[in-house]
Amino acid sequence: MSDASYRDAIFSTPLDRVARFSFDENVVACFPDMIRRSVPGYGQILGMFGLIAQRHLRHGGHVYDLGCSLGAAGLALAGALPADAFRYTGVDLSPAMVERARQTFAAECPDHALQVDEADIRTLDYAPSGMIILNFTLQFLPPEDRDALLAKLYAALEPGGVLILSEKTVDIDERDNAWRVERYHDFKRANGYSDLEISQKRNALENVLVPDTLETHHARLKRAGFTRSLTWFQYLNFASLIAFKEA
Ligand SMILES: Nc1ncnc2c1ncn2[C@@H]1O[C@H](C[S@+](CC[C@H]([NH3+])C(=O)[O-])CC(=O)[O-])[C@@H](O)[C@H]1O
Ligand SMILES: O=C(O)C(=O)Cc1ccccc1
Repeated sequence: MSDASYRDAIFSTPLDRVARFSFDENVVACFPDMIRRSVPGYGQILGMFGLIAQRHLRHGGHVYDLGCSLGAAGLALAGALPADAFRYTGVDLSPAMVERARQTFAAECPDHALQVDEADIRTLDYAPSGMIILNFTLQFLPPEDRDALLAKLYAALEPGGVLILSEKTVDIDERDNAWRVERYHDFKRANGYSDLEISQKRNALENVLVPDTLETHHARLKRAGFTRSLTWFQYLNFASLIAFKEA
């Protein structure tokens, strides 16, 4: 497969029937462009991972990046921390993503031993870890599978460990929700997406990306065992939370 990166034009032509969104080869080829133009705050969130690891991960501690896609979080950590400061396992279910992530790590940071596994994060056997990242991944799991995964991750985290959960969100209040969604569509338009692309992608994500409210996320983290969680980043209908396992 080519390692070229393209501009996202997946939904740019009219489609009779818009297929469900999937992380296939076509999406992989334009994924860096797609996620940067579609996720408000994506770069700022990644930029904090190294700083959070410096504060919360012991030297040589382990990091899981679940639904790692092309390994952006691994690259961010490798750019911020020396090779012996952390061990990293990225996990993704999409073979096309895993292949590209491995290629990227080999080319961009050969001195860091960054591992990528092709697996379903719902059924993986987790080793003890100090920092677990779910950067825009939980939203793609069926809602009924989310509690069980978080309980597994809480069990895998070492005392003093942290879970980072970034998600697209919805508001309970209809008017607040509509305002955020409309301004999000303005954000996408300002980033070069047409009305057709915005509406066709919205249809493709229906029942594929199922967002929760921030309140649901915090309540779920509590049910999983976390006594403390906070929203550390929010930009329109996108947010990132951190949850702490007591030391
Ligand atoms: N059950 C599953 N098991 C493993 N992987 C899965 C599963 N379901 C979905 N995925 C994977 O989760 C990823 C979600 S993208 C994450 C961005 C990345 N974190 C980033 O920091 O760039 C988010 C987005 O595109 O908005 C895809 O690569 C899926 O294959
Ligand atoms: O583009 C959207 O509408 C989103 O919600 C963000 C997104 C980004 C990349 C893949 C799927 C969804």
